[in-house]
Amino acid sequence: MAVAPVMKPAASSADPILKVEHLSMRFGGLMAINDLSFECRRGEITALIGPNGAGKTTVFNCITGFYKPTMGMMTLRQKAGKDFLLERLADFEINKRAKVARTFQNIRLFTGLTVLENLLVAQHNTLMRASGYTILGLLGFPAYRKASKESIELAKHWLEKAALIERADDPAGDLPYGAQRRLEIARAMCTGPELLCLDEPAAGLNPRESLALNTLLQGIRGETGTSILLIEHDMSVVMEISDHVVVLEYGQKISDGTPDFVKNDPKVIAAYLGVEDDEIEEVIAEVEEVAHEVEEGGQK
Ligand SMILES: Nc1ncnc2c1ncn2[C@@H]1O[C@H](COP(=O)(O)OP(=O)(O)OP(=O)(O)O)[C@@H](O)[C@H]1O
Repeated sequence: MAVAPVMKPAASSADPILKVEHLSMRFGGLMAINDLSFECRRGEITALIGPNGAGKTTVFNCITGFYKPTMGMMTLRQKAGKDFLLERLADFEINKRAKVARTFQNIRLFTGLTVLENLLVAQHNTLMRASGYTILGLLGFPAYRKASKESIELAKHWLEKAALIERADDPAGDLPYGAQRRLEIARAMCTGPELLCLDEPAAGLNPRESLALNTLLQGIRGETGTSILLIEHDMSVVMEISDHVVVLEYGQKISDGTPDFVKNDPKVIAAYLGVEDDEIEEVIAEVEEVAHEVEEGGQK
């Protein structure tokens, strides 16, 4: 007997870490995002999906401060209860004060530095604060020595989680592609984010690398409680690791719910097949007919 998918209500989170409300972004005559509202729940993995040009990267760029939205509010509530209105902060403040970290579609590592050095550079701010911003601080302050030791421990912790500890002393540029992606995520985790935004983390990965990525992300969710928001085209990754999926088309939300819910939502199927709204019923009927024929053929 088929088991009905468990559907969670999409927008009734008791503890959202991020609330996006009525977000719009206009580029000249193009409305890239149009009155978009959704939430990311604390400690969960939320995926933002949609066909090419749907506006996913633009939403990311608004959340992380690369773009100032034309309209709308984005409220990040930290664990301790402090709220940050992201649209009012500069990108470095979103990172430093609101504790939102991000990775990019194209990898941005310091390729000439070692894997370990990349993780230590990410903790530069913490180390500088501990030094009191003086040379004497660097040389003598116990606070700096303690922070320096802690930074190395944290870097080692994330190298282990990302399955990179064996490569700690190799130049980051020498790592295979999938390992560089995990290093970027480990580097972001060294900054202690409350929300980690990942732009297509599985792009270009082979199945083995994709599995290692899933393990890392599920470990982050399970062990640190860091909330994750990701854009992803690879549906196997989205369906396997997401708790919650938001689907965009032409800058608007067309579906919002559990992976099982959105996977079976006629509007999502139609968007990915590229059909008009009034053809949805027809397409669903055709899809069901084909599925039925395949099932009957298998039983013969
Ligand atoms: N800086 C910009 N200036 C003008 N138009 C832009 C800019 N950035 C994005 N756009 C346009 O906004 C729309 C949404 O683009 P966006 O990159 O956000 O979509 P996407 O869903 O991330 O697409 P993809 O999956 O292909 O990466 C597109 O029509 C794009 O051309």
